[in-house]
Amino acid sequence: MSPPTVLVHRDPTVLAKAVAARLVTRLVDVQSARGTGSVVLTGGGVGTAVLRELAASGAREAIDWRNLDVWWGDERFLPAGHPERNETGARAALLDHVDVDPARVHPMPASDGPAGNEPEAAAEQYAAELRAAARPEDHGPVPSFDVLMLGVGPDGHVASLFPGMPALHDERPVVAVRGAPKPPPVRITLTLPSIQAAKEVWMIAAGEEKARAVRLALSDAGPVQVPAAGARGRRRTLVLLDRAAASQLPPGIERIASP
Ligand SMILES: O=C(O)[C@H](O)[C@@H](O)[C@H](O)[C@H](O)COP(=O)(O)O
Repeated sequence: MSPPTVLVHRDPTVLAKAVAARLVTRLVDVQSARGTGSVVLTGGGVGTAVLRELAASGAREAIDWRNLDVWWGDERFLPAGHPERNETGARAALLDHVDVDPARVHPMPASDGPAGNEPEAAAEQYAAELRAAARPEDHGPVPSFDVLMLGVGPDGHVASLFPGMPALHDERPVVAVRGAPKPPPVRITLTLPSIQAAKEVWMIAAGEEKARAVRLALSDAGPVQVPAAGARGRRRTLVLLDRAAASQLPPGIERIASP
């Protein structure tokens, strides 16, 4: 697992623009090397702002959208099209505006989908979809995603992995979560082993209320107490922050990217 590199941008707007630009560069690099790429999206304020900035950027044309697999790190278990689903937000912010191949967009199942209103069955269905997409060189039950983005909650959660909850002890690639402290209570999430299968993990956070969680994510806290401390990529872990989210870091840990 790759130790984190911390980059600090001036404010949430510059942060979202910079992450969108970074995503273009990264996907162009992997697609030019391999012809295809994969990205895992996150819900939440900053994650969605990044998608909006990407949709607004002329550089988005550089991405070969039809040769991109789009996955989600977690989902709120609600009916299809529900405004609170992470999928709904991502489609409105970006996916409805670019030429993605619908067969390569992989939303997590909805509560009114074919798996029925059973989040455990829905999690298994998503795990099967990931398994089918994994290639021998991935050496595991999920693809080694090129980029996996994560928001960070004030309690240190990432995806729908909340502190102390059983999902953090689960070795299955995707699990159902019941009783999440952030509404809605029923969710589906990748587990830490699936997150750690990604080549690059980018944690993105903005705002003073995230400062403590970010400090703990970079400490030697255990992932059961601070799930963000377990979010690490195989080759690269980036922690992309605005100044407020970086305000409790020990001096010298971060690189100032946009003073
Ligand atoms: O369901 C969700 O909301 C997300 O998947 C969750 O993990 C989110 O990314 C963080 O809670 C940060 O959210 P904000 O950026 O909105 O604070």
